[in-house]
Amino acid sequence: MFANSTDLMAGARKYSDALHIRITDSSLRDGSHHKRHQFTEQEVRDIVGALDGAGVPVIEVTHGDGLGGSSFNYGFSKTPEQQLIKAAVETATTAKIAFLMLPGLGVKDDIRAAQDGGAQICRIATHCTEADVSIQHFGLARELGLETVGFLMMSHSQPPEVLARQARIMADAGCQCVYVVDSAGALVLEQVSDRVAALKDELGDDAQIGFHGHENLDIAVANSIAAVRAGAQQIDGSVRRFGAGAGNTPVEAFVGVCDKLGISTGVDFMKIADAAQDVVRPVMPSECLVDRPAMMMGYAGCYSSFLKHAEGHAEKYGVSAAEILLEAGARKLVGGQEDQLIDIALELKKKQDANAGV
Ligand SMILES: CC[C@H](O)CC(=O)C(=O)O
Ligand SMILES: [Mn+2]
Repeated sequence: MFANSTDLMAGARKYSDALHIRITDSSLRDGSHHKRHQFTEQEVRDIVGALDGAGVPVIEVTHGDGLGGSSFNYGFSKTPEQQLIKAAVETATTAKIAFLMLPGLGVKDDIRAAQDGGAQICRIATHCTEADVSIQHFGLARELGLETVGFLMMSHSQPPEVLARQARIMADAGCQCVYVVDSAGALVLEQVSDRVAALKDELGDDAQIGFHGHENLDIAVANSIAAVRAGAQQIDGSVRRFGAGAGNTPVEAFVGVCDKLGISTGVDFMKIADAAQDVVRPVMPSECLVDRPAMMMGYAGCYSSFLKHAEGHAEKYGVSAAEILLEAGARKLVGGQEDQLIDIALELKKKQDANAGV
């Protein structure tokens, strides 16, 4: 059994009068989906410099699908992710650099390489019913002296008590903070706080709780506040929402809301607002929008990174991307099953042709 999360609370004590939470910016990892994994080293340096200057304490840098994600299936990175991690580490003055890995896509040597490159926080993501595949990776990360975070992806698809049992598996394996991950942007207010509260009841002081939101139903900031009020100590966001699909909780707006509610983040609102406008936006290929397909994805509870695939198949087969996503949500598809979107598109086309008498 590993030490509890007391060491992670050290940073919180200096803000003892106020509720303090730690923000992790994911724009250089979740935003990689939106950028089709085409970050350059200079873009990483620019964004890390701006976020670090604004006081963002943790910055995640990896291929959108985590270490080892650069592939034919998930999209090749323009720049090797280990090179981007090193560039981020060299640029940051106070921020810690985190990386994500999905067991099976990445392997243990990828974790070792990221640690050699100077990353300090290892985030392991599994589908929210498969926490046991993360056990050996948390063990290795702790042996290497890395701080650990666990991601229970697609948390909307399971009730609080199931998530809590999965969180226990991660915590016992050495995970110091388990995240409720709203991959599809499908959770709404109490659905977030109920899940966070269940994890808190289960884990007590054994691990912190985090929340990772997506903006599909336009309430990621409110959901993140609900998470904090239910006891989450770590919150993810992406400056300018730069993330998969509709994007993530916008860090700059979240910091502003926290300031108004007396929740301390250590991030300077004016500086992060400038970073969002002047540094991050120019790197984004387009704004992350709550458009019809993105909203459908949240409504249907469908995986965030499916959006670009669904749009591509919709265009190719002349069917509706929104309908592809609704069907994918109904089938409860998970990350890794992107190929099934093609089947759905073909079935929709068949129906469409039959209706038109083709
Ligand atoms: C494929 C990994 C995924 O993008 C992790 C994540 O950010 C999420 O599930 O929301
Ligand atoms: Mn995400």
